[in-house]
Formats: sequence, structure tokens, C-alpha cells
Amino acid sequence: MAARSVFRSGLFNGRVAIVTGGATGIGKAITAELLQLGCRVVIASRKSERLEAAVDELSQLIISSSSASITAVCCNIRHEDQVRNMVASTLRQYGRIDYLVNNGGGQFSSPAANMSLKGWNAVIDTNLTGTFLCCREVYNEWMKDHGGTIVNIIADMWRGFPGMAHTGAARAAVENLTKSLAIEWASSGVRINSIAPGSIFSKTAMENYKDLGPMMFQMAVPCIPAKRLGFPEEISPAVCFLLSPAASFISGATLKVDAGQSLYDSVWEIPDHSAWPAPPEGENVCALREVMKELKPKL
Ligand SMILES: CCCCCCC/C=C/C(=O)SCCNC(=O)CCNC(=O)[C@H](O)C(C)(C)COP(=O)(O)OP(=O)(O)OC[C@H]1O[C@@H](n2cnc3c(N)ncnc32)[C@H](O)[C@@H]1OP(=O)(O)O
Ligand SMILES: NC(=O)C1=CN([C@@H]2O[C@H](COP(=O)(O)OP(=O)(O)OC[C@H]3O[C@@H](n4cnc5c(N)ncnc54)[C@H](OP(=O)(O)O)[C@@H]3O)[C@@H](O)[C@H]2O)C=CC1
Repeated sequence: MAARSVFRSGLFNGRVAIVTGGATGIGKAITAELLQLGCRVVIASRKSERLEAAVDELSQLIISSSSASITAVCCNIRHEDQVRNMVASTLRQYGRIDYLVNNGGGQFSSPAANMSLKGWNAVIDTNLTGTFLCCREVYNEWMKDHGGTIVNIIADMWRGFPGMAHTGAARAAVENLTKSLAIEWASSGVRINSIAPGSIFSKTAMENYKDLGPMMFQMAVPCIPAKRLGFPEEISPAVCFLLSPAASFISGATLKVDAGQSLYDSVWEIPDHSAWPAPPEGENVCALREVMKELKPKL
């Protein structure tokens, strides 16, 4: 059962949205909320079984008096030809694209030193290049002449992303891409913003990390000021807000939806070590040595 939207029903009547990764987790919650608000939604991702299951489930949210509808297109956002097909088929079906939500993406967990070039490229191609391809195609084929609104889902990479350096680099790049496009496409009436979620639990997000998944999400909890994980239904209202006329003067911005997690603690442990280069000798280093000598016997 999808959470009830706090927005006015009919807010997106007659509008058309593409949501990449719209069949699972955060994307599914975004799709469900857009449908409740009257939007016609195209969900796009790689796995047809997931798309079909989401269409079956989410179409039940549509009440008979609503203009909403849901359809699916198989699309790997890493492939330019498939992105072209996703946009062309949406335009053939609905004749317009008002909103694009670049939510499809992800990564695996690994120390940077162990990442193969293929693994690095898979994550950069998905999260950075895939987002770029979707933005460019939607802009060139529709928004350039008609305006529109784009939301990019990024991540909490504000202090780097140890353990997932590839995705940290890709998401930071998307944040910067968002700013560039906000300026380049302003004269077409295109607004584009990002949302940076904290740790958001869904079954599919957890299963992506296989056996590590439950532990990874559990480990995040003490580092979240709310002392609990977030849920997809806590991201979708922020997306709907940024798509809506309520955000008509907001572009090039990033909204953190993380309960303050990005301001707080890190999961990444740095073991005690003495590997760091010594500081330059001088009066302050001498003074600290003296202080430490005095403190030691008391400890
Ligand atoms: C500590 C707090 C944690 C809390 C939450 C963390 C915050 C972030 C959360 C999220 O983003 S949750 C969303 C999770 N969902 C996804 O990530 C879904 C999408 N992900 C994927 O599809 C994959 O992870 C992918 C790697 C991005 C792409 O997979 P694809 O199937 O297209 O490529 P593969 O052929 O499988 O892999 C290519 C290449 O990548 C390397 N690789 C893949 N998986 C791993 C792994 N688990 N460990 C190490 N390396 C991996 C590998 O080199 C693969 O090539 P081959 O070796 O298979 O030839
Ligand atoms: N959950 C969290 O804590 C956080 C999530 N995020 C990001 O939010 C987004 C949604 O993740 P979430 O819902 O949590 O996890 P999910 O794993 O449920 O969602 C990822 C979605 O992306 C789709 N996807 C992955 N790769 C591609 C691709 N190459 N082409 C098209 N679609 C693709 C997947 O569908 P399919 O496999 O069918 O292609 C899936 O629907 C992702 O970008 C994620 O990295 C960011 C910060 C935190």
C-alpha cells in the first residue's frame, strides 16, 4: 500500500513523467506518488520482470476518475540507443515529457584499491553518463522547445564516500552537471535540481549488497541523527515538491533529505596508526611533547 501524498490531488493532471529505476525502492515510491497526483508515468529500467510487476501493482493505485497512467520501457541508461528509444517511445505514446526523474543507478561496495577498471566504469557509466544521456535526450527532443523539470537523485557524498569511491565521484559530478545544465537550459524554461538521500531502506536496495546488505544498513543507524533509517516514501515528497510549481524559483540546487546524516558521524573507521608524516619541528611541537609528558603519568 503506497503512502498517501500530502500534495493536492490532481497537481500533476495531464503531465507526463519519465522515472528511471521507477519499479523499485525510491523510484517506486516516486512513481506511486506521481500517479496519486494524476501524472502519466513511464518507468524505465533494465529488468522487464521488475517493470511488469510494478505496472501491475501500481496501476491499482489509479482511481477511475484520474488522468494518471503507468507504462514501462526497458532501458539500460548506460546505452545511448536505449535512452533514445525510451524518450522517442514516450513522445510517441504521450506527445510530451514534462518531468524527468533520474533515479536509476547504484553501485557495489569495495575499497577503491580493489576496484577493477570494469567495475569503476560500470558505476561511472550508470550514475554519471546515464544521467547525462537521459538529460540530453529529453532536452533535445522535448524540453528545449517546451520547458520542463528534471530531478537527479544523487547521494550523501559530501565528505567523500569511503567504501564506494566510484559512486561518490559520479554523484559529485552529477551535482555539478545539475548546476551547469540549470544555467545552459534556463532560457528554455527548464529547471533542474538534485536530491541527496541519506541511508534509505528498501528490500531491493539491501539485496543489491547480497549478504553484506543487512549489516550495512544496520551499521548506518548510529550515524543518523534520527537514529533510524529513512524510507523511500520520505524521498518521494521532496521529488514531487521540486517538480511542482511550488519550486518555480528553484534551479541548480541540491536538497539533502538525510535527517542531518551528512552533518554527523561517518561509518568508516580509521584504525589507530603512526603512518602519518611527522609535523615540522618547532616550538609548538616541543610544547605539545611537554604537555603529553605531563599528562602520561596521570593516565
Ligand atoms: C554504510 C551505510 C550504507 C547504507 C546505504 C548506502 C548508500 C547508498 C545506497 C544505494 O545506492 S542503494 C541502491 C542499491 N541498488 C543498486 O546499486 C542497483 C544497481 N546496481 C547495479 O546494477 C550494480 O551494482 C552495478 C555494478 C552498478 C552494475 O551492475 P551490472 O550488472 O551492470 O554490471 P556487472 O556486470 O554486474 O558488473 C560489472 C563489473 O563491476 C564489478 N562489480 C560488480 N559488482 C561487484 C561487487 N559486488 N564487488 C566487486 N566488484 C563488482 C565487476 O568488476 C564487474 O565485472 P565482472 O567482474 O563481473 O566481469
Ligand atoms: N537507498 C539508499 O540508501 C540510497 C539510494 N540512492 C540512490 O537512489 C537511487 C534508487 O535506489 P534505491 O531505490 O535505493 O535502490 P534500488 O536498487 O531499488 O533501485 C535502483 C534502481 O535503478 C535501476 N537501475 C540500475 N541500473 C540501471 C541502469 N543501468 N539502467 C536503468 N535502470 C537502472 C534498477 O532497476 P533494474 O535493475 O531493473 O535496472 C532499480 O530500479 C539509486 O540511484 C541509488 O543509488 C542514493 C543514496 C542513498
